Parts: sequence; structure tokens; C-alpha cells
Amino acid sequence: MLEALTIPPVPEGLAARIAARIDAKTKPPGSLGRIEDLAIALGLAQRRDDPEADPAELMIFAADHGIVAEGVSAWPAEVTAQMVLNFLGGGAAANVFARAAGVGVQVIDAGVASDLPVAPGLVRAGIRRGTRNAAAEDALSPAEVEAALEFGAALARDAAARGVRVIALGEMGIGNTSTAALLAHAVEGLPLAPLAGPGAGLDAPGVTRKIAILERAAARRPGRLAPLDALAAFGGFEIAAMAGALIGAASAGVAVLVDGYISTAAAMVALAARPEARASCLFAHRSHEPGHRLMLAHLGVDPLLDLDMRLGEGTGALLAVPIVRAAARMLAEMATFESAGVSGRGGA
Ligand SMILES: O=C(O)c1ccc[n+]([C@@H]2O[C@H](COP(=O)([O-])O)[C@@H](O)[C@H]2O)c1
Ligand SMILES: Cc1cc2nc[nH]c2cc1C
Repeated sequence: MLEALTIPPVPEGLAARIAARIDAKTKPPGSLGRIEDLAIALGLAQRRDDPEADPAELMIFAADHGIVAEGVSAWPAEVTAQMVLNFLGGGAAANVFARAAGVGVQVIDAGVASDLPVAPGLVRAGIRRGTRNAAAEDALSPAEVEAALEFGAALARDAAARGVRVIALGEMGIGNTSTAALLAHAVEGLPLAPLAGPGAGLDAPGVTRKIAILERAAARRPGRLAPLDALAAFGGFEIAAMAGALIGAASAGVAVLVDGYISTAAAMVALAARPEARASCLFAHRSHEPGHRLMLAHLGVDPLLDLDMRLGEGTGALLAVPIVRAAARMLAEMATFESAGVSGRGGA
């Protein structure tokens, strides 16, 4: 089904048309700097001359990772489910930033291992509870990968049908920095050790142990892997669902705000499978997780913000929403030299 989703090409001349409109606004040409580039990028992402930032929605995809049994995280796996309850209660950083930014939140159990109550507002994939331990065996079956991708794509297309214009990709999953590192290594050939960092708070000896565990996992499936094979080898459910959501959003003309280290790994996987979705992506921030710099450099991306954040949940993407909104409204609402009767550049 996912292969059947067509991603519309960027219309010919769209960037030049938006750039010309921006140049007619009452300001010295180029004086809004990267906000001007962002307005064009939003137009390209939505394949529209008049892109909109609202409504924007945060999707928080939560899941667990079997590799946590090896000791790759400073935190126990139960924290994933506990944080899902916190998201549902509105008390997490993502909830607070979403309220501050005027963004709706959807909480998604993409494959959490611990018990979660049936709760209104919790969307469930119902594929499986957690991945297998990728250091010992493949984390997901090909059918599970397919199901998670389809699930994410369907959620994004549902959001598009509700009129959502921008989807922010957030996640929660103890151990998912390990999975993200393995995916970036396998799909793009980036070196594994510099991709492996403290995640949610490992100390230096912990990072050294994490690297050894990740090397063992990578050795099980050596060499470059196709994106879906890499997801099967290493997981995880939330990353596959985010990759599916990105492709689903791109197919529906919805812009995707990519968040931090794990969200970017999902984008890497999605873009390896569907390069034509690249124009649909806006990159929100540079995470403090050291490997994020490598990923962004590999993608040739200079994100909007760099605030030393490394939380995930979509918090970096949420902080970028007001900037994206300002760019869209600049394009829609700013007067032109002509409409405002302001003189153009004169001679001496
Ligand atoms: O978004 C980031 O850049 C980021 C960087 C480091 C950690 N995290 C979050 O921390 C969790 C994963 O960390 P870890 O050490 O358990 O792999 C997961 O819930 C992520 O949302 C997120
Ligand atoms: C408490 C906590 C909150 C998080 N939010 C995203 N990742 C997280 C990891 C932990 C440990």
C-alpha cells in the first residue's frame, strides 16, 4: 500500500514565484534572512504558492526496544509507558511547549512493551509490544515493518484529511538512540561509534559499553542495508511509524517538521526509501546528542534552532512552529511596496 502512495512533484517555477513575491514586500531584499528561505521551503513542502502553518499537530510515537536488555540506556524500559501516561495527562515538556505554540498533540502507542490502560486520546498501532533484542536477532519481521509504516502513513493522511498543514514528528522510547544510531549506520553508512552518544544520560563508561553493544548488533547485519531491511534488523516501531508518517504527509501535501536525533533517523530511513519526500521536510533543531550533527551534515541540512536540547518528544519541532508560522504569515500578510505606497530603492 505504501508503494502506492504517490508523492506529488514540486511544481515547476514554484520557488521562483514565491521568491519574487517576497522581494516585492516592504523590506530591503533578503533582510528577513532565513525566514525568506523558510517561506519558500514551506511552499515547496506543501506544493503551494500560499502555504499555511496552521493547524499544526505534534504526533508523539512511543515504543520500546528489546536492546535495552543489554544495558544501552541509563533508564529502565518502563519509563516509556510512564511517559505515555504523562503525555496523556498533559504534563510533559512536549505538552507544555505544544500549548505555548498553539499546537495539538496526538499520543500514539506504536509498540510500547509495558501495560497501558485503554485511554481516550491514546492511538494504538496494536502490532506488537516492543521489538526483539537487535543485538541478538532481528528486531522486527518484514510484516511488522510494513504494518508500522502503513500505520504511520495512515495517521498522517488522516491528519491531512482533518486539514492539518504541518506535522511535527516526536517520539518517546527508552533505548531509541541506539536504534537510531544503528539505522543511520546501516542505511547511510555513517560510522557507528561517533553516532553513539549519551542518549537520555549515559556517562562516559556507559557510552563505551553502548558502542560495544551496537557494534555487536551491527555485525549481525553488516554492510549497507536497504531502508526496510534496516528497520527489520534494528527496529523500532516508533521510528518505522514516523518514517511512514513522513511519507504519508508528503503524499498529502503536508509539511513535516523533523525534531531531534531519533526523528532525523526516521527521516533518513524514509528519504532513503522515497527521496522525492525531501522537499516535504523542514528540520527544526540541532540536538545536543553528538551524532545528530553527523546526521544533519550528511543530509546537508542546517536546522532552524540550536538550543542544546536533547529531550525528543518533538520539543525542538514545537519551538520551531512559531518561526514557521511567522514565515507563512509574512508571505500572506505583508504589504508590497506597491500596495503600501512605499518607494523602491532610489538613486542618490
Ligand atoms: O531528540 C533527541 O535528540 C534525543 C536525544 C537523546 C535522547 N532522547 C530521548 O531519550 C530517549 C532515548 O534515550 P536512550 O538513552 O534511552 O536511548 C528517548 O525517549 C528520546 O526521546 C532524544
Ligand atoms: C524522563 C524522560 C523523559 C523523556 N522524554 C523523552 N525521552 C525521555 C526520557 C526520559 C528518561
